[in-house]
Amino acid sequence: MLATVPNLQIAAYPQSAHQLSQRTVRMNVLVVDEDQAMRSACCEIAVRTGFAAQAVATLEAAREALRSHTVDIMLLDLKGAASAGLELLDEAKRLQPETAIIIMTAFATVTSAVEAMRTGASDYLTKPFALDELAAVLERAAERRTIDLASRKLRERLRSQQGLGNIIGRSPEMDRVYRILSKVSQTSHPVLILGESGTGKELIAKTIHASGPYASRPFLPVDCGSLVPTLMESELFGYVKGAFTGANRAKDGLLAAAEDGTIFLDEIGELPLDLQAKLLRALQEKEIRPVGATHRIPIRCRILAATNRDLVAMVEQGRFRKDLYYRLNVVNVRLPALRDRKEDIPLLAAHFLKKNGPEYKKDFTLDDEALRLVNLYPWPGNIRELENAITAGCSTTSGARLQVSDLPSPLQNFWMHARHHVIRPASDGIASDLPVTTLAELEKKTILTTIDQLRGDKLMAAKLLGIGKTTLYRKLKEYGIGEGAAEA
Ligand SMILES: Nc1ncnc2c1ncn2[C@@H]1O[C@H](COP(=O)(O)OP(=O)(O)OP(=O)(O)O)[C@@H](O)[C@H]1O
Repeated sequence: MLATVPNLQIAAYPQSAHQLSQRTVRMNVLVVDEDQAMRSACCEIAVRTGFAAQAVATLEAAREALRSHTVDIMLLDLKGAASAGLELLDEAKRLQPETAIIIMTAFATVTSAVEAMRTGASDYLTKPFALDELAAVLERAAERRTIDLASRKLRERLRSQQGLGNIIGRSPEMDRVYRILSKVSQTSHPVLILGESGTGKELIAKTIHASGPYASRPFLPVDCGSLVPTLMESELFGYVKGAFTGANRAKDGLLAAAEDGTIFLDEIGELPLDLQAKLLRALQEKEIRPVGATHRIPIRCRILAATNRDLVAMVEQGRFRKDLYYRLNVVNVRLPALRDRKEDIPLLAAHFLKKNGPEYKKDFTLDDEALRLVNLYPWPGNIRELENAITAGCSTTSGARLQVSDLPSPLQNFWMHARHHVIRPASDGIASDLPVTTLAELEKKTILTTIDQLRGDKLMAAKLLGIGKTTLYRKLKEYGIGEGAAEA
């Protein structure tokens, strides 16, 4: 029979060495209960489960404790004055918003517990409870808190440095990606990363792996589109000696080699249907059968997959297995196209300019026109295209200030087109740094070119342009061109 609190048979409760070793930093538990026996029982269980514990008898003392040191988990008895207890809960949320609060309550006050959960308690225990129930609730709270702390740290790093590692971007679209990343990094669920080519799917996969608890284990990318199906099968599942001609010795597949690491299945939409079935079985059963083998071997790895294809459409067309889609799509991250987060372009351009600096021993920049061009270009190849364009520019330019003429020809062609075809009135509120030809500029150019072509004959020019002589002179004056200077 399980011992219950306050029946103090706690010596029977086994210490969880595994749980202790998982938590590197000792968390502080604060027990708030009027009942002396209950306080010491809870403290002892907490200590045996690997926490540091402190107990107080009054709400005031609890307040003091919350003000003076970090409380990771608070076990709060709601028995006496439930409303005062709820006030403390409120205050704890203000003083230490991250504290996990577990409510202890007798049956009679279950409604208060429900109320407490509504105001932010994370769990509750109904008295009398079993000792291992208390330990399990504490463990759960500790796990949640560890995840919350890690997610917050990651989010802060992402925010403060314009990215994590090499992920650059501070647009709202990337903020959304970061929020998902900070959550999924701490779990081992499969994640499906969606986005156009060059949007950074592999970079995101590496980041999920590197921010997770198994960062020191291998990250193994597999390009599902680049190998013929038979090679892909032996790459993923391995083979035994003699499985096929040339198999002179057995080889482990990547799924077995990952050992707690991450397999990144890039271009998963390209995986043939028979391999999809085999992969699904491997994920469901957590074991694989190498090619030519009769035995199965267990696998322990996290699966991340990416595609630029529309998997839902592929499922509808029968080209992608629905069950595998659901297995991989436990969480998905959709990466925005670069044209949909234009505010990140200057940051990314600066990042790539800096990245190229050491090789050429130069402090690269873009001149104004080149900067306008990179801001306006639609980047169909996304970040990879931007990176390549800047890298190419750095290798071409003679100085350190890249000009439009240093950039690849699609960009130059786009620029020529933009300059000559985009025309806007000057006063439409569009930022003046857009490479548009304003109507005023176009008009000036037309007037001056016409006068020039007529060798300075303004009367003829006015006739040809369909404007009066006075208007022509007024315009010339506006351009700062006086009598006789129209030839300029
Ligand atoms: N947010 C970012 N910040 C900085 N560099 C990035 C970012 N996203 C992508 N890159 C860089 O752009 C290049 C392309 O990224 P990546 O290979 O991850 O894209 P992808 O979506 O996997 O492409 P594909 O679908 O073609 O495989 C890489 O060099 C990567 O480092």
